[in-house]
Amino acid sequence: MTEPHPPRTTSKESTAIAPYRQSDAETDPEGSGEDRDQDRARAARELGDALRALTAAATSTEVDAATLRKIADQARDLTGPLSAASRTRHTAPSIDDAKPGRRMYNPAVGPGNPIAPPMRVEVGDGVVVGTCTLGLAYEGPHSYTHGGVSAMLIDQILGHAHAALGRPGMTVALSLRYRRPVPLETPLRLTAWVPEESITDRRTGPQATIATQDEPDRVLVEASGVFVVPSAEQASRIFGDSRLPSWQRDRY
Ligand SMILES: CCCCCCCCCCCCCCCC(=O)SCCNC(=O)CCNC(=O)[C@H](O)C(C)(C)COP(=O)(O)OP(=O)(O)OC[C@H]1O[C@@H](n2cnc3c(N)ncnc32)[C@H](O)[C@@H]1OP(=O)(O)O
Repeated sequence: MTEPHPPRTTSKESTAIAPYRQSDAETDPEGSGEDRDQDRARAARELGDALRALTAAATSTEVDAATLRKIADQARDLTGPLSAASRTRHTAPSIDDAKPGRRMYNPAVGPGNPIAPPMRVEVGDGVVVGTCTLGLAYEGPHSYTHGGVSAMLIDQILGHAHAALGRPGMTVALSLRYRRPVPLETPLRLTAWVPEESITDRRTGPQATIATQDEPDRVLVEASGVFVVPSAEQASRIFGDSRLPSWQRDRY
């Protein structure tokens, strides 16, 4: 059976992806220059890292019940101070930043979100590459990645490939083929690209694969998606006119 492969270099099929580096924002939340709250962004990343370590410990521990209950009490005590100032679902995080495209709490790439691995994304010349290593918190079949987690990472990397053409869009269709199990605790490489023939005014059909970094040509998961840039009317209906900051409304 033929393995699906992304273009290795800029090719006729993929030149529409501009070689800009949207990913720096996702992976370097401190940003630079005009960042309005660099220290808070750094602190949010530190908290994300600490909670990821806690989650990793909590999903691999074999300590006794008394210890589990003691830790649960301590963890509950942490929630109060964090909730002293909160946003709602209609308000963007104050440390998100449009200019570098930073989404601090995105569940796939946001360094401040403890459920994000987080995947690092590099936008190259015609190909978008994501890297991450998944721990036991992401386990589906014993010692392998949950299929829904693979789908989330795929959706994200496909979205970056679509967005690299200029305008972020929304997934309207996603299709995955799980060829081989995706191992935990193994550096992974996700690759996405947009075939030129799949591009219309509002829509693209990006494709992606998951492989290990050691064997990038051995495809574990292959996927294709359809991404649509919502019309102004659709964006207004979905996101509203006033509750999100203008930079976020303007992204669609
Ligand atoms: C410079 C920038 C830097 C940015 C730097 C940051 C990067 C940032 C990366 C973010 C990466 C996030 C990646 C996660 C992305 C999500 O997770 S998005 C969340 C999941 N998706 C959703 O919730 C979408 C829900 N769907 C909807 O709300 C509606 O379907 C939409 C999107 C408003 C579209 O409305 P609709 O009425 O369904 O579609 P409609 O307008 O009739 O058709 C639109 C086009 O899509 C086509 N279409 C619709 N459905 C399908 C389908 N199932 N199959 C094929 N085609 C279809 C139609 O044929 C039509 O095509 P055209 O005829 O225009 O060529």
